[in-house]
Amino acid sequence: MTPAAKRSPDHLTLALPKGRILEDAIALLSRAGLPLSMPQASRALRHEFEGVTVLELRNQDVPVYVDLGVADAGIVGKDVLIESGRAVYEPVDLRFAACHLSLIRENGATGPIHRVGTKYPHSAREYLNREGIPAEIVKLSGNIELAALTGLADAVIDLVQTGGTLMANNLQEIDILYHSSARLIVNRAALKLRRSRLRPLIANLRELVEEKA
Ligand SMILES: Nc1ncnc2c1ncn2[C@@H]1O[C@H](COP(=O)(O)OP(=O)(O)OP(=O)(O)O)[C@@H](O)[C@H]1O
Ligand SMILES: O=P(O)(O)OC[C@H]1O[C@H](OP(=O)(O)OP(=O)(O)O)[C@H](O)[C@@H]1O
Repeated sequence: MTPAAKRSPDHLTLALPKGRILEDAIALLSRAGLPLSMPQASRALRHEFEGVTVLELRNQDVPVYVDLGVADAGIVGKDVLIESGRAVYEPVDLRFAACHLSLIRENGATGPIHRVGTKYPHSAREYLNREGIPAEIVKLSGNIELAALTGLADAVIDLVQTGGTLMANNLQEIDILYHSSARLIVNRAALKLRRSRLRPLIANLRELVEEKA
């Protein structure tokens, strides 16, 4: 039996990432009718609400929990979803956490790109192959732009939103790989099993994001 099948069809388990997405995700899901509130600062990782359990995860783990059916649905950035390669159902673009994944170099850098630093090795590989750039990829975990500033890499592939980080560090955006925003993702088996909970949630979220557009 899959993990999803063991739980009551009336109960929803949601995978949400801690970090910048959590607060907006909880607010939007509440407006869509779920009885959620922001988890209190504590070491608890699983939060129980009426008919809903929230699992608080790292971004990269949200598609894994949803794809494997431990969570019925989740919210995650499109960037993380693409990078995960997980073929989960993605019914709603929630439109917040908008940013783009870009190729970035120091201002004025023109030499060949031999090495690229990034938190997104799969997206980077796909892009570099497509562009015919035979560069080595170095997987990093944070403050990616430092790799270009220190000479660890000739370029980095990282997220840009306001451009403030680029400005503050004398960097320029060379190319955009893709645009990203937060998405609702749903486990395909759960969509059937928990239709009565998930269908209204999807419809309400669609309505809310359309309202704002
Ligand atoms: N500057 C930004 N502006 C808007 N959205 C962003 C920005 N940076 C990241 N995002 C989006 O928000 C998501 C979560 O970002 P967050 O900064 O919380 O992750 P993180 O702390 O880097 O991830 P982790 O530590 O789990 O690897 C990203 O996957 C992306 O979709
Ligand atoms: O264009 P901006 O508005 O400056 O936003 C872009 C920055 O935001 C993200 O970093 P974050 O603050 O999440 O830190 P991280 O590098 O540790 O992920 C991203 O990695 C960029 O560095």
